[in-house]
Amino acid sequence: MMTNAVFDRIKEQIERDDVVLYMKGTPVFPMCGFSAATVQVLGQTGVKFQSYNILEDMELRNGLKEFGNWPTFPQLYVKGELIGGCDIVREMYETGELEALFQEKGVNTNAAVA
Ligand SMILES: N[C@@H](CCC(=O)N[C@@H](CS)C(=O)NCC(=O)O)C(=O)O
Repeated sequence: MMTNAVFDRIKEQIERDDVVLYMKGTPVFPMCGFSAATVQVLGQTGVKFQSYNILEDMELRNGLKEFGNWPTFPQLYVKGELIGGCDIVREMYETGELEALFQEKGVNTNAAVA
């Protein structure tokens, strides 16, 4: 059973940083191709993002699936809102929607990876 504690933790995390990536591994050492591809796309946009390695935190891993009703990783949150996983992020980047979203939400795209 999922406790409210993990939901509270997720809410704090997605409110603390404008762009949050829940992934397998870290941006420097991704542990899955989908996470690696998403890090690469975010890097291309120049956006500053916070990441959390869900492989090190089973409670967070399970909590996120329920919180966002999204069963896989990576999961990208922008300003507290779930955008999607690797396929969606990649597609949005290709169509220009991702950068448009960052602009619309006032997210800084001139910074190095956090
Ligand atoms: N189509 C997905 C691919 C991601 C995916 O299939 N992730 C799997 C394997 S890495 C996953 O997170 N499974 C659930 C888990 O490992 O907890 C996307 O666009 O993000």
